[in-house]
Amino acid sequence: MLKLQNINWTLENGTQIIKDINLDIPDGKLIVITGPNGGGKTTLAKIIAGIEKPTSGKIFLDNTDISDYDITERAKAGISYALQQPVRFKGITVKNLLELASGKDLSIDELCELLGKVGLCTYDYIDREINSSLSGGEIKRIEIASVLARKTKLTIFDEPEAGIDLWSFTGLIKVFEELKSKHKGTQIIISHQERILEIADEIIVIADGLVRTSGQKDEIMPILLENEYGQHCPEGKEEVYSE
Ligand SMILES: Nc1ncnc2c1ncn2[C@@H]1O[C@H](COP(=O)(O)OP(=O)(O)OP(=O)(O)O)[C@@H](O)[C@H]1O
Repeated sequence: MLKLQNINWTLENGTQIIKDINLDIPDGKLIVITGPNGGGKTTLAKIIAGIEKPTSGKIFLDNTDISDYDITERAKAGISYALQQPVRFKGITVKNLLELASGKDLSIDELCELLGKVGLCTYDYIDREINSSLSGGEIKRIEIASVLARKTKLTIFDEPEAGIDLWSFTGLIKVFEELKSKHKGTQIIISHQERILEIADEIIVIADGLVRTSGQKDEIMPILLENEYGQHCPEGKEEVYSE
C-alpha cells in the first residue's frame, strides 16, 4: 500500500500548490486521479515518483518510509511513472528503451506484444531513435509501452490519453483493463477522460491542491457528472471539502 501523510509542496514565492494531502492507495487497484487543470495532480504524481521533493510530509510504500528515496531508489522500490510530456532520448532506439525498461533482451514477439498494446507496428518503430522525428502521440505511446514493460508494483500514468488518437485510445483502455485483471500491481491514472474514470476502482478528485473527495467509482461518478468536479461533497465528506 502507498501512504501519503501530510504532504505539502510550496513554491519559493510562498504559493502552496499541494496542501496537506493524506491518502491511502490500496494494492491491486486502479485508481484514477482527476480534477480541474492546475489542481496539483501532476505535482502529486512527481512527488510520489521522487521527481519533486515535498516541502513537508512522509511517503510510505508497504510500510517502508521512502520519503528520502530519490527517483532511482523509488524506481527500484517498484514505482514507475509515465510522464504527461515524455522526454526524448537522442541516440536510443525504441528497442533499446523497451529493453532497458524490462531489464532484459526482448524477442521480436515480445516487442510486438508491447508495441501492439499501444497500437504501434513493431517493424516500423523498433529501430527508430527516440528523437524529435517522432510525433507527440508516437512518443507518448512508446513511453506507455516502456512503463508496461517494467511491470512494477505501482505505476503512475499521467494523462495517458493526451495526444492519443481515438482508435489507439480504445486499445489503451483495454490495456488498463487487462492490467487491472491480470497484474497484481496498483495503477494510478491521472485523467480527465470519462472512459478512463469508468474503469476505475476508486476515484480521487484533486482541486486547488486539496483532496476534494475520494471513494469508490460508483460513489464518486455521479458527483462528477452532476456537479463541477466534486464541488458538492457526499455526506460525511464535507470536512475535507470545507478546507
Ligand atoms: N515548478 C513550478 N513553478 C511554479 N508553478 C508550478 C510549478 N509546478 C507546478 N506549478 C503550478 O502548480 C499548479 C499545479 O500544477 P499541476 O501540473 O500539478 O496541475 P494538474 O492538476 O496536473 O493540471 P493539468 O490538469 O492541467 O495537467 C499549477 O498552477 C502550476 O502552474
